[in-house]
Amino acid sequence: MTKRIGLLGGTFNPIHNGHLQLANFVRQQLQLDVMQLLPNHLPPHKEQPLVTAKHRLAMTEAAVNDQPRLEVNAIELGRQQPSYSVDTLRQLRQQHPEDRLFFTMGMDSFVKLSSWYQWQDLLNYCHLVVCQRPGDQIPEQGPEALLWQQFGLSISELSNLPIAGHIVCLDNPLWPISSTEIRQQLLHGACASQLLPPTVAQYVADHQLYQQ
Ligand SMILES: Nc1ncnc2c1ncn2[C@@H]1O[C@H](COP(=O)(O)OP(=O)(O)OP(=O)(O)O)[C@@H](O)[C@H]1O
Ligand SMILES: O=C(O)c1ccc[n+]([C@@H]2O[C@H](COP(=O)([O-])O)[C@@H](O)[C@H]2O)c1
Repeated sequence: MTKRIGLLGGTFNPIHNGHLQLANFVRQQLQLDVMQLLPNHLPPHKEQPLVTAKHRLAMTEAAVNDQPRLEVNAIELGRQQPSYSVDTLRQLRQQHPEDRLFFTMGMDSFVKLSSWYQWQDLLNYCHLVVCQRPGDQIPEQGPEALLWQQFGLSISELSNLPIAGHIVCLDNPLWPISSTEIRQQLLHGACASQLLPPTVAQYVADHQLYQQ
């Protein structure tokens, strides 16, 4: 029996309620067997996080502890080069030759997709699932617009999908939460407990993360 596997890559610095809402929304809408969260080791396009990959992995594990069908996959943590998604997807495709893979991202990521390493190969390995995020919309021109025009599907067309090759854009409610805002709050002495899963808020407090 083939599976429908969701993948959510992130820096998770720290993981927040927006990530969990995104993961669960996509899991339900696409009727996934599982949604795997993939913390990266060396984010390709971000300043390197001050908080180690080990802490970011532990927070991600703490966050999904009580979440059915959400799992952590630490596949990127063993690689010493930048955590390019195409490398991860190539590896996952080898492990799951017949399963449908759904690599999930917010619109802020999709609008910059053409800056990703070997971005034109991504759809050879997976489908892309794009969720709305405050501040960004499907581009009207440029490489991402062309990609969407060529490979975009509506949710009603999802029943008989191949294992890879399409883009689905979901009409999710907006979750106005970011790790940047949470780091700012923690730096200024707040506990950000409204924005973090309780286990993550506890981990942050126990390890005194983001206080400087
Ligand atoms: N609130 C949100 N709504 C929709 N998508 C989100 C949200 N938060 C994160 N994502 C998506 O989850 C993925 C991983 O996000 P990431 O770990 O970089 O969190 P972030 O909140 O964007 O971090 P930062 O503020 O440090 O840039 C990205 O594809 C991002 O677009
Ligand atoms: O492959 C790339 O070039 C690439 C460029 C930017 C981001 N990514 C991946 O996209 C996911 C979200 O990235 P970020 O920077 O928003 O945390 C995460 O898994 C990153 O490793 C991948």
